[in-house]
Amino acid sequence: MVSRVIPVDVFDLVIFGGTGDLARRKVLPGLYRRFLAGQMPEDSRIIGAARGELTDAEWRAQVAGAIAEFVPKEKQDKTAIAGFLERLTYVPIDARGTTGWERLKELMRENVVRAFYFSVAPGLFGDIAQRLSDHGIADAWSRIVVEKPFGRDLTSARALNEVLARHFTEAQIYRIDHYLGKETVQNLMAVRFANILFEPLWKAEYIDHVQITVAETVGVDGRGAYYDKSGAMRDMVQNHLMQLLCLIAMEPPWHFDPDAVRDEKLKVIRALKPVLAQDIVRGQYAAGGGEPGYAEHAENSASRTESYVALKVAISNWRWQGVPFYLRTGKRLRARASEIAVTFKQPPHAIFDDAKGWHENVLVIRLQPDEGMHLWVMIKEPGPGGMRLMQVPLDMSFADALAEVSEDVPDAYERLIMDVIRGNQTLFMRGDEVEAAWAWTDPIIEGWESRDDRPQLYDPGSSGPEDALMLMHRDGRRWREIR
Ligand SMILES: NC(=O)C1=CN([C@@H]2O[C@H](COP(=O)(O)OP(=O)(O)OC[C@H]3O[C@@H](n4cnc5c(N)ncnc54)[C@H](OP(=O)(O)O)[C@@H]3O)[C@@H](O)[C@H]2O)C=CC1
Ligand SMILES: O=C1O[C@H](COP(=O)(O)O)[C@@H](O)[C@H](O)[C@H]1O
Repeated sequence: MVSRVIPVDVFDLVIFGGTGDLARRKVLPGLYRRFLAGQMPEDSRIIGAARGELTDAEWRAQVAGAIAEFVPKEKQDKTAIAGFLERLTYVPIDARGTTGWERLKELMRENVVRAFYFSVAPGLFGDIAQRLSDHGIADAWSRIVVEKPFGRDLTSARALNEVLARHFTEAQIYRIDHYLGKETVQNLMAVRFANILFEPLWKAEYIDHVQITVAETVGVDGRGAYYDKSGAMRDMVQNHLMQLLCLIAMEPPWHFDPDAVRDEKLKVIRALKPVLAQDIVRGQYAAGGGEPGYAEHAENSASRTESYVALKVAISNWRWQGVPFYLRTGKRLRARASEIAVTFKQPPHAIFDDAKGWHENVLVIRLQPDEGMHLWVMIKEPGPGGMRLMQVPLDMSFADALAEVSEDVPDAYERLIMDVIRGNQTLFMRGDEVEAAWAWTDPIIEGWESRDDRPQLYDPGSSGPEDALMLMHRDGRRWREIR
């Protein structure tokens, strides 16, 4: 077994919203797992900050509860948990008031990395940035981590970028998109840019179309208030699906370096054509299987917010001329399955008579749940049956490689937080990228609003609305099964 943990510098990480849902479910359990893996240097500290008047002991007890709930049992090591909890300090603080800021300042140490994680409602991002600056807490060593949603349209995203830029340089701002922290997403870049095999075929001449699917089985239970003002387009497409699209479509960056990668992603976003109304399908899950429908979850019976969206997207550049990218995402679907499927064109001339047995080559990049890559190729059906064709997958799943590594693969949040500490922005969105993504998304949403568009109802546990099937059928193509 090999340990591949890369050491990081000593750090102070302040989590604004340290008692909130995201901190409890993802950030703190993730940090514990990094501690367990030996990646948190001695003397590093985690400081929780929220309005609640808690003592250190009370916050530690809450964090212990979060670890018990959200870390797999086999990773719950009593000694390690005790050691981790000792690193935690809590400061009652009001992002909009004066409470707590002087105490936070006193706690800050010189010459260690300072990271401030804004795990609070987006309306507080500007207040926190302002107060960090006013109290002289943020110095050149400091970084801020900004959660999603980064605005709800171009205007608000611009305003937020401006507020943050008053106090921090772009090199200090880490805008999280947790999809970029997923293992397979990074593997996608390795497969594309560390092999000669794919690049010559990676263009309109050889690729028929690309499908990007992020299907969820969960509904919006408990998050209805946020989600109803957002919908799948803002919640998933503008950020996560857009990032996946960029990584598939971008030109090779000159180096695996934050700005080189982000420059190439930005070019893709700017090259996206406006989407026509007939190329978009919106859906909303109905009640079914004893579960309430979207409208009940959102506590808004008249809601027109989409919990599903499918669209056909085109990129206006040489490489992708005429290649459709079909994107879909939705809640309460048949299975939790996220994947990118790149379907190649037919060979120019068929020499085998078995036309029925023939299928296109497809590269499937599977993000979750069973991450890996499969390249579907044609072979001869084994046996004496003559020259019959069959499709088989070349399996590039990572299970074997992972078994060689002694510790678990960090989840997206763990990896991204450690990247913040290392000062590596490659997997974070730059301000201009986010704005360009909104500039493309805004007209789509404005179109729905101006037409008072109603999403089509779909059955929970299904593959989404009927019209989404038509989106591909009319082009003579089919969605891959969600499984
Ligand atoms: N939860 C999730 O799964 C995800 C969340 N996000 C984003 O993460 C952020 C946090 O979300 P989530 O954890 O769900 O939110 P919660 O409402 O669960 O938590 C909010 C946190 O902020 C604190 N807080 C609220 N007001 C103030 C204030 N004035 N000053 C200081 N602290 C304050 C709260 O504590 P107190 O009330 O005691 O002050 C609490 O700790 C949001 O931007 C959200 O969009 C992104 C992706 C997923
Ligand atoms: O950002 C979000 O992502 C989750 C899906 O993330 P995953 O890692 O579980 O695929 C989604 O449920 C949520 O609505 C959205 O805000």
